[in-house]
Amino acid sequence: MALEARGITKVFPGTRALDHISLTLRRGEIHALCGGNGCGKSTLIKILSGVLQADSGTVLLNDVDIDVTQVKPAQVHELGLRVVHQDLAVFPDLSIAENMMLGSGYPVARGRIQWRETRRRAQAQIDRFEIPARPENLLRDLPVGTRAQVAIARALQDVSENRGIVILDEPTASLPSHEVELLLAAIRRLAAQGHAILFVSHRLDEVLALTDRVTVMRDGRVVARHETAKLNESELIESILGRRADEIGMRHSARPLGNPVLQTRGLTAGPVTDIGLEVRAGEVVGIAGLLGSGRTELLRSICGDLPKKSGTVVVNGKRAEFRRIDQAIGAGVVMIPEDRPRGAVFPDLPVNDNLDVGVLGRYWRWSGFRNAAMRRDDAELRTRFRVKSESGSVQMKSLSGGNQQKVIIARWLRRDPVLLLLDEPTQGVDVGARADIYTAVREVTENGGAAVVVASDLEELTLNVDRALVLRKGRIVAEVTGADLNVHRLTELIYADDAKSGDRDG
Ligand SMILES: Nc1ncnc2c1ncn2[C@@H]1O[C@H](COP(=O)(O)OP(=O)(O)OP(=O)(O)O)[C@@H](O)[C@H]1O
Repeated sequence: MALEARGITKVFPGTRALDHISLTLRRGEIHALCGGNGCGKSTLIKILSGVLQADSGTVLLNDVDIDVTQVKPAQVHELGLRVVHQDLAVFPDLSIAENMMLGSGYPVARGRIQWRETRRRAQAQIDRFEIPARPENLLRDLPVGTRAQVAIARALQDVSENRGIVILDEPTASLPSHEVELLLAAIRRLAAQGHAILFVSHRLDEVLALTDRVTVMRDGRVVARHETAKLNESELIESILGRRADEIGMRHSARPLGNPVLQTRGLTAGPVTDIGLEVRAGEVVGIAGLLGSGRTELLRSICGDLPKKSGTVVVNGKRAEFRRIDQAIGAGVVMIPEDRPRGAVFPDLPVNDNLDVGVLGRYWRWSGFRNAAMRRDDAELRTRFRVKSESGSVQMKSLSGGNQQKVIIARWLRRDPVLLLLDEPTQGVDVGARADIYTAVREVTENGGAAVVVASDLEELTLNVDRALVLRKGRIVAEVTGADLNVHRLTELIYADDAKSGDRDG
């Protein structure tokens, strides 16, 4: 056994986050930890990694007994445990090479940092993990998916064979399928070398494809343990949600489409080149493409967050010359960004205040501010999106990652947008909430709105959009609908001339 945890319990004011959790991890095993948003996965990981102390319980790490009520990160690090958290903990203003060396220590000779050696070592990790970037690239200039790859490479760079206990907390949350495959292959190699891997993911296809065993948590308890080989997807979904899997179906448009809500002609901005796009009322259009293909920039250029070089954007028949994002919001065009911590969350404010951003004006009447009505609406939204929080007045940062994402989505959907631009909307979100989010998107489109969704998870895309466009090097190179709208076909199109050009990211 690499890890044996027994009876781990942790209570926060008002929440029993962990209630007698037991978990074992064998050498050479890839073990999935699954569960809905807020079930306690992150809390357990924090305790195992010594960042947070448990109230009670025991942990053996490589046969060494740890006092979980006093444990510190240095102690578990020493025993070979490594974690990559979903917030990545990379330094955005430093280069890849510097981020790597902050994990392992800089090479120094005669009191000086050896920059050439620093770059060489970073390049070796970049090659090993096939990261589409160079050692000198700053992390903030990279897409979130690439940052995740750097974080993983940094954590694993000094883990020696047969000793590591590696906890990967949603490592693939924003990676496109091609990158995911490479990463999963790397994880399999680590397990084959005798490391023990705890793989935490909401992507159930990866859990099924990669892992040997699955432990499922719900409301702070272990509710099931499975041998992955004997498990299918619906059993896993039911185990996680405690409700039937067939509630989570396909959501395609049932009605004929209406007038165009969004039209672009010759739209050129940043890497995005000559985009002609038409999205009609009632329609959800997906954008598929590799990291760096211009997916995010396309959304940003539509809502005025990225200056246009040329071309036109028309919303509901009117020329839209958005130069700032607030002008777009005023016209009912809402973009929900990929990078939640940077763009959309107020961590120290209450959950309700995070929901209320931008709608306060609605609650003013001649008689005064209708606080009770606003709070009622907040409560209704929290219920509808199944936001797991003790109340609306707790700080946003006390919510689990997935629940924060649900709050952001709810915030923007309550403004009745006409055009929704969603960048990786289900990052860190559990299988049930993913369905809730797309149902809410469908409500917008059924009411005459339209949506454009960027998602790396191609299965999610095919299940939820009516039509998908494939972006390569800033250009739309294909469109798929109907029977062609499947993962296999999209993958083919995304990588179509990749092998020939050898240029993955454009
Ligand atoms: N510092 C804290 N103070 C109060 N409550 C907390 C704190 N941290 C976590 N919680 C609560 O503990 C519960 C478990 O949260 P945790 O972050 O472990 O969930 P999770 O399973 O990792 O969810 P997700 O999949 O959304 O990341 C939640 O109800 C959360 O609101």
